Amino acid sequence: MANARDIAEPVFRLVDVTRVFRTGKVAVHALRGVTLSLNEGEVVVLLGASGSGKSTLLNILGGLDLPTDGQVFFRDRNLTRASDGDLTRFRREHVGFVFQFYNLVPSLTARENVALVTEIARNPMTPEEALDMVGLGPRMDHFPSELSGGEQQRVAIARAIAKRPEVLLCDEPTGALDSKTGVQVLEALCAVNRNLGTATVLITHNADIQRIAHRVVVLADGRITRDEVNPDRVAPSQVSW
Ligand SMILES: Nc1ncnc2c1ncn2[C@@H]1O[C@H](COP(=O)(O)OP(=O)(O)OP(=O)(O)O)[C@@H](O)[C@H]1O
Repeated sequence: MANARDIAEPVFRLVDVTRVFRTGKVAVHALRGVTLSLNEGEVVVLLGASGSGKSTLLNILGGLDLPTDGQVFFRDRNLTRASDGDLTRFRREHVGFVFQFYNLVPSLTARENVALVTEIARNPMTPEEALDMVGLGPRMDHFPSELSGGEQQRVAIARAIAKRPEVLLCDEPTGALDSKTGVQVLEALCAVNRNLGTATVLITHNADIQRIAHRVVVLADGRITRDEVNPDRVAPSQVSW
């Protein structure tokens, strides 16, 4: 019997995407013909050696960059043909980003950092709801300097999801964290995926983290070398590095 995820709608479709960076006479082929679909509600872990094209792929999904060739669809919208203004609207309305470094405003509390987004979004949750979802309800009046690295990253996740984006794109969200705090960040990401159904793409260098994914995609030298459903998904608490 097909399970719900087998028949889920694709959120993103990439068709034969290439990205070439040209600096003077040097051309770097960061992506070489990537074809990939990402489905609603999926947690996808993206693995690959340094320089294999992971961030380039994430930037293209998030409308921060465009392919040199190939097509990128978000639902039925062709992002490859979008104007700068369309891409800005696409990012604002549909995409949450989480990076390795949290980029919080140091003079604002956790609640105020999240409110920066909720004040301008169309149908946001409250900062309190977003911070509760990542387990930071009791710390919402603390300043970033009063929070651990993992807690600051969870504020950044609350800020990214408060506008209820359909996709959450995370570039090494646990890269600066030890295993124990990193697991708490992964738990926050999984809670968001469970509660909001947010399709989540997570870049990591820690191979063990792939065990929390619904699907694992591996890049090598700009090409996909593996794209597989994970049959034995585990909770973040089972993972360590
Ligand atoms: N703006 C740019 N200009 C020139 N080359 C670039 C640019 N961005 C990325 N590249 C090159 O494209 C290739 C892929 O880079 P990318 O950052 O996507 O890899 P990655 O898998 O995310 O690496 P890492 O794990 O080290 O972050 C690399 O060779 C990189 O040097």
